[in-house]
This record gives sequence, C-alpha cells and structure tokens, in this order.
Amino acid sequence: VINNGVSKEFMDDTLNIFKEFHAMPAEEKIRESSRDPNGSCRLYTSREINNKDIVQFWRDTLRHFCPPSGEFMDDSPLLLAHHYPPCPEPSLTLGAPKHRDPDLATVLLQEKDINALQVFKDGEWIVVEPIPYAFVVNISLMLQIISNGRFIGAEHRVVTNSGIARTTVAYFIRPTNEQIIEPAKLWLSSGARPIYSSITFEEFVRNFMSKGPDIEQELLL
Ligand SMILES: O=C(O)CCC(=O)C(=O)O
Ligand SMILES: [Fe+2]
Repeated sequence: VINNGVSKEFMDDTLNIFKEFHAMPAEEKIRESSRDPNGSCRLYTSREINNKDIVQFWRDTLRHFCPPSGEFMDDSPLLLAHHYPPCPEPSLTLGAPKHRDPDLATVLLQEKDINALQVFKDGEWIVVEPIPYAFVVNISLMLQIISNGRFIGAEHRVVTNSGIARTTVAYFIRPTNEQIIEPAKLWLSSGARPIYSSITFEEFVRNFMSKGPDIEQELLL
C-alpha cells in the first residue's frame, strides 16, 4: 500500500528505533524485555520456536502489545519488531518458515533494498520486493475463516542472506481473547453454508502455537 498517509520520517524513525534496540548488547536487551508471556513487552529468539524441520531459524523478535488507544489490554493488536542478522549459511536457515499469520490481517513495514520476504503463489515462491515507504498487507487466517474461504490467507516465508541485517515491523490486527471467530453473516446471506465452525480467539492462538499454521483445516465442517 503506497500513499498510506504515514510520514516517511515516522517510518524511518520506527525502523531506526528497533534497529537501535536490536543492536544493543544482549545483557541490556534482556533487561529491557520481559520473559513473562503475559508481560507487555517480550524479546524472543528463533531458538524458542518449536522447530520440527531440519532448517534452523535465524531471527530475534521484540513483541509488544500495541492497541491504537495506547492503553494496555490483555490481548489486542500486537507489534513484532523482527531482526534478521546476516547469516553465514543462508542455505541452512530461514528467517521465518512457511506460514500464514494467526490474525485478521498483518501490516508490514520492510526495509528498502533487501529482498527476503517471499509469498507462495501458484506453486512457487515469489519475492515481495520492498517498495520504499509502502506497507505490505497480508490477508491472514482469521480473514479466511470470517470470509468463509472467500479470501485465502497468504502463505509466506522469510529467507536470510550472508551480507546485510534486515529489520521489519509487523503489526498484527487481532481481537481480544474472548471474541468468537466464525464465518460472518454477511458472507452467508446468499444462503451459502458456513464451511468453518466457531472458535474463540484465545483457543485459535493456542492451537496455532501448538499445532502449527494449518489449523483452519480442523475447523472445516
Ligand atoms: O519480517 C518479515 O518480512 C515477515 C514477518 C512475518 O511473516 C510475521 O511476522 O509473521
Ligand atoms: Fe507472517
């Protein structure tokens, strides 16, 4: 999305502040972040991801709840500031494995000139080349369910490179835990039958974390 109304200065400042954060010594970063999964701010590395694949993940992420009101709520829009350091063996690592995002839609700010995000379309991986000061917007799993399969969550992954570090900021549009995710009446008004059953957002996230990104299959009626 270009001409999005967000100033270039604000986008530069945002990326720079997260670059500064990730460039701090590990001891300082740990002091600034919480390992409490319910804390408002948490730093984790790709090592913590339950990885059943041969490939290793190569990423640090700062997680921060980020409601538009500025008020902290238990579960709400989430901001992930990812940092992918240069990797000496890019063929053995991924910044992020193939997945679809567990939210409604994700708004991503990526750095210029680094091709690392790829989307899986028609059986092949296509590079999502960064357009300066544009946001990439992913359709995610919840929108697939709410639209009764009309929109399909975008499968994507991140590759690494040996030369240059990459920082991205991903804003996950998410409801609160108790909200119900199900095909919206709007999509069913023409008499179509729902193809997915209902689930709370809390359970949806729990399933995503424990079972991986194909969880909507289990909701198929
Ligand atoms: O850093 C990127 O380019 C993508 C990150 C991503 O896919 C995610 O946060 O779900
Ligand atoms: Fe993603």
